[in-house]
Amino acid sequence: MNASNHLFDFHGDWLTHTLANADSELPETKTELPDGTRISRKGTGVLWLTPPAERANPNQEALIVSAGIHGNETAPIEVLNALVSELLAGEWELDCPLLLILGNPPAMVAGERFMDVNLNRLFNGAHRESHYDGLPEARRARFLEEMCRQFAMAHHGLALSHYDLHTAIRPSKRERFALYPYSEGRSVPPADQCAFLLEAEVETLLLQHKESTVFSAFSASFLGAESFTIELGKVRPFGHNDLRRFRGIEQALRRRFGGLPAPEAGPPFDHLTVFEVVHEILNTGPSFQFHVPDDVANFTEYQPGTVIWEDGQTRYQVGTAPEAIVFPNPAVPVGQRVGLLVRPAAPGYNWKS
Ligand SMILES: O=C(O)CCC(=O)N[C@@H](CCC(=O)O)C(=O)O
Ligand SMILES: [Zn+2]
Repeated sequence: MNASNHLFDFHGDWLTHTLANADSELPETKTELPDGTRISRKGTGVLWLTPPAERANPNQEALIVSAGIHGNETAPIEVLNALVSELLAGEWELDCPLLLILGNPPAMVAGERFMDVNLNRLFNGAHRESHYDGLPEARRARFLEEMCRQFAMAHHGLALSHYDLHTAIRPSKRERFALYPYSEGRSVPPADQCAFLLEAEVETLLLQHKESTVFSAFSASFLGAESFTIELGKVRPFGHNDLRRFRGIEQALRRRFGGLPAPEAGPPFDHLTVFEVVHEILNTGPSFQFHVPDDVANFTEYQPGTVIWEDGQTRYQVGTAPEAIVFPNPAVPVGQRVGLLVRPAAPGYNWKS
C-alpha cells in the first residue's frame, strides 16, 4: 500500500480525504515514505511530518503552516494540498519537522467562512468561554492548540515559525499582506522572516497593536513562534482560483520545506512596506453605525476628519494624517472586529533586502 492510500483511505489526496471526513473524529494513522519521512495523520486535516534524523535541517527550524481556518478561503488550501501530493509522490524531500493544518473542514465543505462561530476568534483560550460550550468550532480550536503545543514541545530547541494562510473577503489595493501579531517586547519581525515574506511575493506587512485571539497570535504568544497571518488574494470557491497568483507562496514553502537556500531577492519583491494599526473598530451594539461602504477595497485611504463609525456615545474620525481601512465587515457579532484602521509605519520600519 502506498503512503497516500494508507493516510487517505483510498480517497485520493489529502484535501479529498479531509472533505470526505469533515464531520468525523478520525483516529491517528501513521505511515512512512520510502525515504524515511514519517507522517502521522493526527485527525481530519492535520498532518505531522518528521524527516529522517540524518537530514541537515540547516535552519534548525520547525514549521507550522495552516490554511482553511476560514472554510471559504480555498486557494491556500489548494496550495498546501498540492505540496502534500508532491511530497507523497517523492518529488522533493522534507528537511524539517512540519505540522500542516486544514483548519475548518465542515466550513470548507459548506463553502462558508465558518459554521457557528468564527474559528479565528477562538484561540489563545477564547474557546473556553462558556457561550462557546459544545460548539464544534470551539472543539476544533482546542484540538488545534493542543496539536501545536505538542508539536512545539516535541521540537523544543528548534526555531518555530507559523504561517496561517488566508484570502480576503474584499479586493485589496495591496494584493498580498501579512499581519504580525502583537507580542510584548517585539516590534518588527527578524530579517529572515521579512525575506521569506518577500520570497512569497508578500510585500506589505501590518504590525498589530494589541493581543488578540487569532491563531497566529496564539502561536506567537503561547508558543513563542514567529507567526504571521498571511492574506494572499481574494476568497473564491474551490476550483475557481487562479493558482498562478499563488506561485510565490507555493515556491517559497516548497523551498523552505526542503531546507534549500533562499533565492536572491529581486524587484519588485525586494522591499517590505510596513503599516501599523491605529485603531480597531469593534461592533459596539445596536446603535453602531459604520460609514465605510460594504464593498470598499482593503487599504482604501480616508482623509483627516472623515467620520468612520459612530454610536450614541462615540464618534471616530480620522486623525491628523490619512488612515486606511483593512477588513471592513460590519456583519460581525457585537464585540467583534468590524475593521482595522492603519497608517504607514515610520519609514525606518520598512525593510529592504
Ligand atoms: O477579508 C476579511 O475581512 C477577513 C480576512 C481574514 O480572515 N483575516 C483574518 C485576519 C487575522 C489577523 O488579524 O491576524 C481574520 O479576520 O481572521
Ligand atoms: Zn481568513
